[in-house]
Amino acid sequence: MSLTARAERGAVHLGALAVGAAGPAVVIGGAGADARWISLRDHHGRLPAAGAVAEARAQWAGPVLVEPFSSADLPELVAAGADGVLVGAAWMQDFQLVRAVARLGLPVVVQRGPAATLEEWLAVADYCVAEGNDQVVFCETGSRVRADSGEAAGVVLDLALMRAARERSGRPVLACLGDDPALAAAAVAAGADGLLLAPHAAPEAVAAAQEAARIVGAVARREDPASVLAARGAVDRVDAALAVLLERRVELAGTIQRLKPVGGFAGRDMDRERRLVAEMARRAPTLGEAGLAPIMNAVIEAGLRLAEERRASGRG
Ligand SMILES: O=C(O)C(=O)C[C@]1(C(=O)O)C=C[C@@H](O)C=C1
Repeated sequence: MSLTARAERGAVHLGALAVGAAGPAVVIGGAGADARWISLRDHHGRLPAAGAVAEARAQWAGPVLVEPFSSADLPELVAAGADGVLVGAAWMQDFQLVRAVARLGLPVVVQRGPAATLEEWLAVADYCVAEGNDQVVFCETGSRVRADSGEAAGVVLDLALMRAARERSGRPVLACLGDDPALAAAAVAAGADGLLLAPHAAPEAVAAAQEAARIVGAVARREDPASVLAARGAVDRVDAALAVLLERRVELAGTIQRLKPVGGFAGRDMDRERRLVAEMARRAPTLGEAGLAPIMNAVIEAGLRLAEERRASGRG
């Protein structure tokens, strides 16, 4: 199976933010994210929906998602200018709520209940479609697991299930990471179209999730941009991944120079360089050996120059 999953239904738009299809992986969470969200459930219904959205709007012009506490919150959401509604994991099988949410006409993000099967999860989208709303995103929130003793041992994100939801439905999928971005790279590699962090995730957590999405997404997601701006964004993500790899490569090449009997330009091995270019051409057939040779020559020479400078200054 290809690393780049196929999206059939296209992106779902949260305001101006496209989630899924051939776009980049997005991050939804706290300050610094591509979109923000408010959980009225966290406030047990004591936070009025309109006021909460207005407060978010006052600080942030981008997309705002809202998780209602109950259907009583729904009428206010459209008027208050929410860009999407999140059906929380605990509410996933409240079909009256799901249908009422779908009728708002806003995009619906459906979290998987901790015990819900793939079929049950996918069925929620059918309820939305039956109400005339096809703008559905699935969000994997994890399954509750128990230790051998039977005690609750925590929640485990099921990335295989998330991937299956994407492939079966053709709809965008998110991975819910809470406060901890540690699984951001794994989720994007598994096909997540976006990462949902806690509404008040620390800016460092948001930045770490965005960096992981950018670097892993550059390799795992094939983007299909339709404008110069979007294509430049995609190029920037690929360049970010290239920069990480170039930095790592230059360090490794420097290690080789220190370990070789004769390092630096004096110990250059043109046969090894030709072989590595030929090997790279298998993965970069469009460039081919002829296109890669000058690029790799520049990369290798930059590494050798750096190694010689470091040696001369006693730093390597
Ligand atoms: O493999 C080596 O012998 C190296 O010194 C590393 C390296 C490289 O950067 O890949 C650099 C110079 C050689 O001509 C060949 C390859």
